[in-house]
Amino acid sequence: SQLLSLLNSLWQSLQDSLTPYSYFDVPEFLGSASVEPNDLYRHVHLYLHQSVLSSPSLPPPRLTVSLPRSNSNLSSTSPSLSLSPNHSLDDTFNGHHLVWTLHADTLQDSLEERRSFSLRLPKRHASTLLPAYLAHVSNSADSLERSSRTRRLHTNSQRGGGAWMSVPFRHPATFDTLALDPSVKSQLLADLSAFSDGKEFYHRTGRPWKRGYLLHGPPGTGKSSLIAAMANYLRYDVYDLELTRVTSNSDLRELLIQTTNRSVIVIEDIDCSLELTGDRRNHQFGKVDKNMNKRQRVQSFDDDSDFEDYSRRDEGRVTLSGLLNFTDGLWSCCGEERIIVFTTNFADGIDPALLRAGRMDVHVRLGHCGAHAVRELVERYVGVREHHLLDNTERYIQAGAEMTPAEVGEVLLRNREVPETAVRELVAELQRRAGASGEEEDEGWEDSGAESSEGSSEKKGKKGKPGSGWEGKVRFLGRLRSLTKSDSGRRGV
Ligand SMILES: Nc1ncnc2c1ncn2[C@@H]1O[C@H](COP(=O)(O)OP(=O)(O)OP(=O)(O)O)[C@@H](O)[C@H]1O
Ligand SMILES: [Mg+2]
Repeated sequence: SQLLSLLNSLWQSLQDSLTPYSYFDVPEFLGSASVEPNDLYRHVHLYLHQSVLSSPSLPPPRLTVSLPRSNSNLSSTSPSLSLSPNHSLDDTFNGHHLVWTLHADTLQDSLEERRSFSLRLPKRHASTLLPAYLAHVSNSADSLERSSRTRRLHTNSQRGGGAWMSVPFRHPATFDTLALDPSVKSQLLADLSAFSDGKEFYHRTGRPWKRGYLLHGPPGTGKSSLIAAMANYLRYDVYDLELTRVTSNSDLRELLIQTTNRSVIVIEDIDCSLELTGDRRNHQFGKVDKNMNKRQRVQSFDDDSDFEDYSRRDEGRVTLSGLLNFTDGLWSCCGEERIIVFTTNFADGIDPALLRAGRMDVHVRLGHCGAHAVRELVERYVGVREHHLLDNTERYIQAGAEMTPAEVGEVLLRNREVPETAVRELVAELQRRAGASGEEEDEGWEDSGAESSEGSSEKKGKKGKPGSGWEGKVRFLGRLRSLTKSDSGRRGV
């Protein structure tokens, strides 16, 4: 047997020196105990799975067909194809012919099976070809993994606890279903793509790989839908953080640390969720700065009881500085590829500290429907592209008719069986609101004056109206609330 093994190894060396190929093994497990999974093996497995499916040439004569467990992390429930043991699959890269073979060896005296892929490359080009080809394999596998993973919607569950609970995220909103101003849509898409492809940029510039969005606008203008569309576009998980359920800054930190990479962290209605007493007070008196040490803080209050009162209030609650520490401070770099989205109905009710550049990088105002959005919604809901009545929408909108996309959608939805009625009813409603707004011109409602994403930009600077029905009331009450909050702090509320 010694002679046989000697001859065998000589034969191997002879073969190795004569063959024009190099071979590279990719075992399934690493280490002497073979327990540590090899990520490259998983990448090759996924890459070959994709290649088998997309290959225009004939597949290898034998393939393995399997159905992932229903509770697995992959969203697909269709059978998957993979290479069978001791069979090969051809690939080409940069004009070179490469061959993958799957080996399965059963260990002696055991039922255990060791699997590995081997890659055959032309020997002369191996040193240059291998790194580029493996990077290509890993990137393809990575994007396949991203696109086939079931995404989840997480929310913080118990009051005071630092735990998330989650359900599969299957929101149907996409950028195709949202009626947005085309330029806003294209800017948003470009921004999101640049962000998700920006790994190298963020590392080079030493910035944490995160981006902050502030979405503001009246109720029903599509803020939540836009978040869902963003998450669907990037294929990120969503963490919907209910701040009112978080009792302290440390709970907040604990929750945020648990969020995974490639996720959108959402804090809706930020102006209603955050109690800013401590910080408001600081702004109001100009005495306490978050960079002051405790001694300076004590000195800045008139007496000790004042300071104790201030500290106690901060202890058991989430504060603005706690939130800023996470969006901006040292903690912001735990994890990568995260988008933080704040929504509010009133951008001017938010503390300027939250809005400064670097915290909220992009501000998007979602306004009432412009003529373009109305047409888009009509076409999507009832399939009417052109109608002579629709030519009047622009005129009514300019005369002050305000309808949110949610309201337009509601009118169209209840008449969707009869498109003609849907269009008539919608245009009549716009006409009614244009007329009503003319009568109410003197009421003194000041719009926030922010630039509009759709249609209402032409009304910038002119007096707005409280709108009609519930929407106007909600806006008006909200406006009152934000005024009371910012002018006199909580004491005034
Ligand atoms: N731009 C839009 N295009 C298409 N549909 C829209 C648009 N905006 C809103 N909608 C529809 O209106 C409904 C309400 O929208 P959404 O919940 O996103 O509004 P919101 O701005 O988050 O409101 P709120 O401030 O009350 O949370 C959804 O059913 C959505 O489908
Ligand atoms: Mg919403």
